[in-house]
Amino acid sequence: MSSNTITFIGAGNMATSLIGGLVADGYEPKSIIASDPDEGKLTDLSARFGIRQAADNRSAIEQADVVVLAVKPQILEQLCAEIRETVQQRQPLLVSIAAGIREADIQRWLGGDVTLVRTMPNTPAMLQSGATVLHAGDKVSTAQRDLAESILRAVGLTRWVDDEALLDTATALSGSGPAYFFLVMEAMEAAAIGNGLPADTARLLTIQTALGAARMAIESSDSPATLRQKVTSPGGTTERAVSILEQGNIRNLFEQAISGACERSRELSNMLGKQ
Ligand SMILES: NC(=O)C1=CN([C@@H]2O[C@H](COP(=O)(O)OP(=O)(O)OC[C@H]3O[C@@H](n4cnc5c(N)ncnc54)[C@H](O)[C@@H]3O)[C@@H](O)[C@H]2O)C=CC1
Ligand SMILES: O=C(O)[C@@H]1CCC=N1
Repeated sequence: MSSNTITFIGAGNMATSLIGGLVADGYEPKSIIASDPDEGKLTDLSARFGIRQAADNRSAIEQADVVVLAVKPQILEQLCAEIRETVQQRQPLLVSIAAGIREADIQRWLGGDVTLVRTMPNTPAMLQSGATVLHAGDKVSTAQRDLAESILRAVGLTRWVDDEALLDTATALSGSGPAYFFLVMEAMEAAAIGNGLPADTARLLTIQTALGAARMAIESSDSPATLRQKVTSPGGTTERAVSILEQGNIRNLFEQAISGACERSRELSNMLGKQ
């Protein structure tokens, strides 16, 4: 993988996380190129990670073996019109990270017959703790699948899905998921401050507890439900707290939230991908 030049079109939050994770994993910074109309972001990325900046999207693609499409879904069609000719000439492996934009639409916008892997990463990729779901159509060779996977595996866990529609669910679960945990942290921290803890202590205890719980969940053979039961002494404090959360219907709220995010991903597909 190390000899491949990877170009990022769009140097925003998610591209920064992926680049940071790749460089931390030992990927040669000079084999990574970023292109973005915001020159400040490019300068910042070069200074932080030693990667190369491109003058424009086309020249960035002309040097690339792999092109990561890392712009907002709303501007992907316009971007594809701009890069279509260069992509058709160069024929790099394309990796889209855009939420909700179907392969068929990207193919149409780029003039067809391009090699594309759709993925849904998440921002913990920055710390090589990402979770990425990938989908490839029939025309993508095993070697190209392996290449796409090797890039995302450098920044965390990878899983393939055969059904492209399941990317909507992955987007709602792991793509957006870090935000749900941050929201829970915000709420726990505020409640602890409300109950008298100094703000810095409340924040540290919240974050360390989240980290410890996540590590236990990943390293233990017990399920999250069993791990929760092991914290919950009969008649104790956890039982009271968990019962209040259950009465507030926390499970139903998560069901609604994740279904809502899935629905939004499908809406983006239908709204932005319409012919
Ligand atoms: N932020 C996240 O947690 C995740 C985001 N994604 C997907 O990643 C993509 C990017 O999202 P973010 O990084 O959050 O957005 P962002 O807004 O931080 O980054 C997008 C970047 O694209 C640049 N850009 C705009 N027009 C451009 C053009 N014509 N050519 C090149 N670059 C251009 C912008 O200047 C900006 O730096 C989206 O499609 C999103 O669905 C996927 C997984 C997680
Ligand atoms: O909120 C979004 O639309 C993007 C996709 C997953 C995470 N951020």
